[in-house]
Amino acid sequence: MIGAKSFLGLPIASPKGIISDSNSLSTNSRSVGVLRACVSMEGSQTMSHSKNGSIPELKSVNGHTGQKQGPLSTVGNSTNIKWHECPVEKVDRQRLLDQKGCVIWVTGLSGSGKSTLACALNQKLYQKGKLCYILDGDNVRHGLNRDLSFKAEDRAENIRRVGEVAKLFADAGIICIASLISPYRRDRDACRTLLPEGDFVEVFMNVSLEVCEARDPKGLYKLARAGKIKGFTGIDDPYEPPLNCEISLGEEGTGTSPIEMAETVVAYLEHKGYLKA
Ligand SMILES: Nc1ncnc2c1ncn2[C@@H]1O[C@H](COP(=O)(O)OS(=O)(=O)O)[C@@H](OP(=O)(O)O)[C@H]1O
Ligand SMILES: Nc1ncnc2c1ncn2[C@@H]1O[C@H](COP(=O)(O)OP(=O)(O)O)[C@@H](O)[C@H]1O
Repeated sequence: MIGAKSFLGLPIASPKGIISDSNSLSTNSRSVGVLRACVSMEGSQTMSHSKNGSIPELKSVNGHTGQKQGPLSTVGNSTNIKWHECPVEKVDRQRLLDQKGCVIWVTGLSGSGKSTLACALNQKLYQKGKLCYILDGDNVRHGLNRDLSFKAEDRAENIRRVGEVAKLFADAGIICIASLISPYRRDRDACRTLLPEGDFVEVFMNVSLEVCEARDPKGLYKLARAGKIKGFTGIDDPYEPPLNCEISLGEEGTGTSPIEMAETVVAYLEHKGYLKA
């Protein structure tokens, strides 16, 4: 059980102030009661930040009548749907986190160092008190995308889904690091268009096939060369390098250690203002 007072050393805010009961985060009936109380406030009021950004004020929720008005839409196969707005917006979440949500899209061959960079970057940003989440191709294929193979249309669907999830993370105010081979320019560009200008930062792991193949940490290149894996990126499947990415790592004259690479990305984010609200 995690007590409210001990949870990351922070008190937990309730609609009426601070919950100081040490049982309030447990799933016992009392805490469920607290949660129900929050939900049953009829949603007539919500928080808005005061001018100095520190003390939440209450503002009315417009049109909270249970009826969704306005035109209905059709999106793909979803007919008669209507976007529901919430008064707590991205800008409010960003202020809470003191950062700006964005997507760092890391692309490159297998073995080029995508996952290593993603972790090093996550660590660097964590040390600065910034919240990140990594969507790694290998990992996402263990769950959400387990139904997808490596043929071109499945890779495209893999990238599309991860792009949509990354967009949600960015909307949550989080710095989302997506590390996938993402071999097709068109698929990466489609993810870029999901986000506001500047919020999609494409990072190319510019590491040659020779270097990646020499590293071969999982033995996959060896299997591909032996014909035991078909359609392996760089061997008998294409990789299209970016034409206009924000950051290219691994080239001569730039830092080549994972930490130096992560520092390059952090410097970019700092320069572009993503590390403050
Ligand atoms: N045919 C083929 N081609 C490329 N990679 C393969 C293949 N089969 C399995 N793997 C393993 O899958 C990891 C890449 O998954 P991704 O989701 O990033 O690929 S993609 O973006 O859909 O192309 C990749 O991980 P990384 O080495 O981290 O890139 C491999 O471990
Ligand atoms: N900047 C780097 N310099 C040298 N070796 C690296 C670097 N980044 C990663 N590696 C090594 O290369 C291998 C592949 O790295 P990984 O991050 O798994 O690549 P990917 O996710 O692109 O497949 C690992 O053995 C890792 O330790």
